[in-house]
Amino acid sequence: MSLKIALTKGRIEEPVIELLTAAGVDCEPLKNKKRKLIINTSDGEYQFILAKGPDVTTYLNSGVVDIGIVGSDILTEHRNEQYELLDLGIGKCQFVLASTTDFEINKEGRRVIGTKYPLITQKYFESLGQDVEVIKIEGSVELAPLIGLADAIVDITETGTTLRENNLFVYDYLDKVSTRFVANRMSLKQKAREIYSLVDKLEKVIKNKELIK
Ligand SMILES: Nc1ncnc2c1ncn2[C@@H]1O[C@H](COP(=O)(O)OP(=O)(O)OP(=O)(O)O)[C@@H](O)[C@H]1O
Ligand SMILES: O=P(O)(O)OC[C@H]1O[C@H](OP(=O)(O)OP(=O)(O)O)[C@H](O)[C@@H]1O
Repeated sequence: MSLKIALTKGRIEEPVIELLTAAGVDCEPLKNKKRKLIINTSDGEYQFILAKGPDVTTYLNSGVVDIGIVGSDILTEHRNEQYELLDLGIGKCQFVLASTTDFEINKEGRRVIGTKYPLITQKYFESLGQDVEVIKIEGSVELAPLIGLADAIVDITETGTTLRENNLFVYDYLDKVSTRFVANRMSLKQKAREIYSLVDKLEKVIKNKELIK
């Protein structure tokens, strides 16, 4: 029985493939996939499904895949009832509250916050005891305070380049983010041997990487 793995498309794809290759998974078909979305390894051990992060959680929760490889940002924002087995230590970034120089974090009045992550943003401001209006934005979130749509943004940053180049400043640091290896609850019972065998191999690779650092 092959393991079905939903892998988040985009920036974490390459480092995940590197990690899986180091763990002994035959990733050649994945590297040569072109526009294919379902890729089987030649040994028949794994089937990879390439999807957007939020859809990875949908597939996991519905049980159509055994494993999801997805950012903790997505797991926090979307419903996730499955088992997080590993932190892969890649796709590292952090949530921040950012805005232009004139933003005041504790000002009176209801502020407008732009974000791709409305739930995380709402919870953050609730924890501060502040009532804000949250506007969902799909991308280039940094635009929101610059063009007058929002007073500030909650977004992820890695190098800080996007914030810097758009003259935005960090007003607070929220949760750190990294890529997680998550298993569907049923699969963990039905395919325990296959899943834990892959987890063991990945764990060794991650530990070695940390030792080399
Ligand atoms: N700047 C970043 N640095 C490191 N990891 C990031 C960064 N931005 C996002 N990530 C992580 O990578 C995952 C995938 O992000 P990616 O930008 O590839 O997809 P996306 O958010 O769907 O954007 P797009 O619509 O541009 O494809 C995110 O869920 C997050 O965990
Ligand atoms: O700190 P940095 O290294 O500059 O990275 C931060 C940027 O990366 C992400 O955007 P992404 O590239 O996914 O584009 P998008 O906002 O259009 O989705 C994030 O939303 C920031 O805009």
